[in-house]
Formats: sequence, structure tokens, C-alpha cells
Amino acid sequence: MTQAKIGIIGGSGLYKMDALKDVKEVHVETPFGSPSDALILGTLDETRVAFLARHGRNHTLLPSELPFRANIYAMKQLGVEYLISASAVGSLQEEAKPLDMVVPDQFIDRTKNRVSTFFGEGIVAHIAFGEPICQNLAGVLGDAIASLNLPEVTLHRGGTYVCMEGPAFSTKAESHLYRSWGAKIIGMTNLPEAKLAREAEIAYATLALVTDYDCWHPDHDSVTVEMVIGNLQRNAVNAQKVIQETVRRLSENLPPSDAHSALKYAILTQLDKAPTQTKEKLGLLLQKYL
Ligand SMILES: CSC[C@H]1O[C@H](OP(=O)(O)O)[C@H](O)[C@@H]1O
Ligand SMILES: Nc1ncnc2[nH]cnc12
Repeated sequence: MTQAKIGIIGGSGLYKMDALKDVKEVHVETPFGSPSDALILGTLDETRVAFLARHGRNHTLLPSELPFRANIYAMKQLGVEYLISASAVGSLQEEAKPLDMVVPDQFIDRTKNRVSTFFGEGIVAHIAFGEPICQNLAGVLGDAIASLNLPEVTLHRGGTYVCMEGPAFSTKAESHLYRSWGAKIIGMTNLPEAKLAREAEIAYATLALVTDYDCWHPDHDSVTVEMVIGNLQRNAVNAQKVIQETVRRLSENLPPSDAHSALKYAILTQLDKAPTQTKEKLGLLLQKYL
């Protein structure tokens, strides 16, 4: 049974949503293990949502340790069809200053150690990922940000998010390289999440909260967690306002999304010949296609 159509993943600094009402914690188990924490089901202005703290509510998981598959599968189990990811990012471009918000439209993968598919073990699928973010959901998110006229915050629609492995921040050489590629922001979490969300046919968009200028900027020698968290705390209230306004807009009109049929032409294996165990494991993703 659907518990919530809208999911929210809170990143560094955003461990809960203060405006959530009728809150219930659910400990979801998935075929891919346990999520980062209990999922918090509740209502935001009468709309049901599911919230998850990506690194756990006490921030105990490194980016490389995140159970990405369990997190996305758990959202799917609760019936989530639209997923908003809030994330701290460093800026690679002068115009995106700390406290700004970016709604990226592309990713570059610099991770080395992430499992970012549900498939394998006898079932092969290749999803299209040319447009990794749901542009309709990103549009609603961008419009929500714009409508709030938040002081000190400039909205940047579009831009490329470099997803690095971490946990150490980049070297200057790396930071300059990413700038030369035209990338706008850098973080450590959103790419595997976006891939898995697409495989799970969930529309995904990122609310990127700029916390620092990474290490390329001549006026900022290096990036420190202190700087990042300080800025994110200043922005946490704004981020919650944006999410609340986005959910309000979604409750009036859930946009169509190509993500919702992402597996239609992606599965290469003849499912009637596929291993039963794998079909059972991926049941929630495959049920439409069996
Ligand atoms: C605390 S700075 C580095 C940390 O913050 C970002 O996390 P999230 O995307 O969950 O907000 C970044 O990706 C790193 O994991
Ligand atoms: N400069 C940076 N690099 C990678 N991840 C980040 N998260 C916040 N700031 C970051």
C-alpha cells in the first residue's frame, strides 16, 4: 500500500524536517539490507511524505558507506514516485556563491567504490541516463525556490554536479580539472542515488546547497567541514522552506516523468528465463514487466 508518493532525502546538515506532522518512524527492511536510518513518515501541510537522513540522523555514515540501494528500495517500498534530494555541495564557479541553491541537470561520475545498480545475478538492464535528473520535477523545485525570494540566495537552474568518492575533499589539481570541464558543483552522494532512483522508476531531482568554493578559489585556501557545516546550518531553514513549498506545489500537480517508465526498454534478459531468486529480489521493480 502506498504510504507516500513524495520522498525526501536529507544530506549533510539536514537530518530532520521540523514542519513534519503526524510523524511515524518506520524501520524498513529491503532485499538490499537496511537503509541509512529509519524512514520518517509524516505530513507536510496535509501531504504525506517519507523522509530519510542520508548519512543517518547522527551523521555516522561516510559517502562510501551509504546503503544507496537499500535507501532507494525502501522509498520504493513505501510507494515513493518523486524523490527530492537535498545535498551540500562545493562550488566550482565564481557565480555560485556559498548559500546559493543549484538545481543541477547533469552529473559526472568520479566515484570508485559504489554499487549503483539493482541488476545483475541473472537479470541485465541498461537504463537511459542521458538526462539523469527529472526535468519536470527539477522545474517544480526551481519554481519553488524562485517563488520564496530568499534573502542572500541566488537560484541557479541547471549545471553539472561532479560526484567524487571522498571522504577527503579534492586536491587543487582536481578542482581545476573539474572547472576546466565546465562543471558547476561538487559533492559525494547524488550520482549513485540518481541512477538507482531511475532504475526504480522514481523521478529524482537535487536541491544542491552551496556551502563552500571547494579549494580552487584564490580567496579560500582549502575546504573544511567546519566551513561546510556552518553554511549548511545557516541554509537548513531555507532548505526546509524550499522543500515544503515544492511539496505544496507537487500536491497540486504531480508532473509526468519519463523516469516512471525507465525500465520499459531497458531490460535485456528474457524474464521468463531469468533466475526466480533474482526475480523475487527485484520483485518491486519488475512487477510491471513480468
Ligand atoms: C560535510 S561535507 C561533505 C559531505 O556533504 C555532502 O553530503 P550530502 O550530499 O549528503 O549533503 C557531500 O556529498 C559529502 O558527503
Ligand atoms: N567542496 C566539496 N567537495 C565535495 N563535497 C562537498 N560537499 C560540500 N562541499 C564539498
